Amino acid sequence: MARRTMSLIPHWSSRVSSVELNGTPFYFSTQEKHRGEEVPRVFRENDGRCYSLLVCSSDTIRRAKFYAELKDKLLTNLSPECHLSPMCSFLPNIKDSLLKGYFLKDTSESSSPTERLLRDLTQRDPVLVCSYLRGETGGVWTQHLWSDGDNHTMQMPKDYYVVPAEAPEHHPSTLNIINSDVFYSFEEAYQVLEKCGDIIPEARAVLELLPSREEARRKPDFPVIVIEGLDATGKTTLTESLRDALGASLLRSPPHCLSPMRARFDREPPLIRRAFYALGNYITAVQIGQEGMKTPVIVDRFWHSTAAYAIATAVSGPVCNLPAEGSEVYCWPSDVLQPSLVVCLTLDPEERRRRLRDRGQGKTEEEQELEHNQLFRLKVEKAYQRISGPACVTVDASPPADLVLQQVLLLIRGKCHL
Ligand SMILES: Nc1ncnc2c1ncn2[C@@H]1O[C@H](COP(=O)(O)OP(=O)(O)O)[C@@H](O)[C@H]1O
Ligand SMILES: Nc1ccn([C@@H]2O[C@H](COP(=O)(O)OP(=O)(O)O)[C@@H](O)[C@H]2O)c(=O)n1
Repeated sequence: MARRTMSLIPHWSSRVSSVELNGTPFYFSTQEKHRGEEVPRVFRENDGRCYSLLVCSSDTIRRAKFYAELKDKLLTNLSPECHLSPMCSFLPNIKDSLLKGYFLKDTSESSSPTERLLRDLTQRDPVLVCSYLRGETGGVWTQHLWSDGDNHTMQMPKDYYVVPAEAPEHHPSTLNIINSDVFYSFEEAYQVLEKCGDIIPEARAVLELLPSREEARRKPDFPVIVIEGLDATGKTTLTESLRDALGASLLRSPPHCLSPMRARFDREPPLIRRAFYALGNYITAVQIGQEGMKTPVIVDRFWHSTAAYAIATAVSGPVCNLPAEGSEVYCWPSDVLQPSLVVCLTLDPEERRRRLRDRGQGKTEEEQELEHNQLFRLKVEKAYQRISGPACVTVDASPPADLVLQQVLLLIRGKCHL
């Protein structure tokens, strides 16, 4: 921990922090001299003590696992007078510089229990703690970075004042998407599961099922048509009808052989969970390569789903926080087979809710969240539309099933000459 802390310090004063209060981010940074700037919003009207906790470790698995546990750990052990807000720290426009954590306001009588807990964390866990102190006059706040030793504050080379900062051009949650949420090569996703082998036995089982890279890239003779869309938009209904109408093979991602491991990975933090789904696409790609030598292939979800859900989860806040159209995060990986056509089914939210209700099946937690969280749904749909190479063709799935089928058959005939 100490080495990681020290390696951050050279850039420490260039970092910007963001604290989310009721879903709105407030930014502050630090500087050596105070030039009469106003007090950053998160410190205003504040009688309590403030702390920040940032999870940082060069071990990405440890970092992801610890961050996933941190909130529960804090809520269980802190007094009810402590208020937690999500926060992050980043170097503006510097990829992979995002550190995630929590901002803590403590209005309890004594600082001792909170500080004891934070001190324990700095000694045992990959976490960087700062406390914030209000100056005598009340108008100026300073930041104190804790070391991982006993009760040592002030490891900073100098005193730093906290001052308000501008909102960055790109939302900070977009900085770490590549290879933390979305994987663009077999190797990157493979390495994540390989590192998890000791703590997640299912990861080893997945690795044993994986093909070689070359196998996953084999281009089939027949067309490959992927059907995408949110849950209950009619993918299963349509893909089964297409299979029958075209005499095609029907495949899905994640493939059936990964079904026994899926629930376990759905409980893991994004890094591990997304690597699992990414690798599922490579297994499906091999199956496509084999089946596509004999018949056309229909695929129920593929890389669009893996990337769109991952991006929508990683990016907090409104749709405008998503990386802009044309961003490299939407680029199809060069080592995943490119389908001949990708169709994305869309449905108005009310009709989709009705279909979900009628179906009455168990849903993944994420799909339940989609139902409740309109913003998340919009972000998934927008991300679907921005993915390029191949892009998806949007089809309105609200007409009766046979009409949707006819429309998609027309698209297939036009694009794939079937
Ligand atoms: N075009 C359609 N019109 C009306 N209901 C539909 C249509 N397509 C599918 N459904 C119904 O909506 C529900 C969800 O469809 P399903 O194919 O399982 O979606 P998905 O595979 O995308 O989750 C099912 O009960 C299905 O019978
Ligand atoms: N190729 C895929 C398929 C699913 N997924 C994930 O799996 C979830 C949806 O899968 P699902 O099996 O519930 O979808 P349906 O088959 O019910 O439409 C999404 O929330 C994605 O996070 C993925 O990442 N990549």
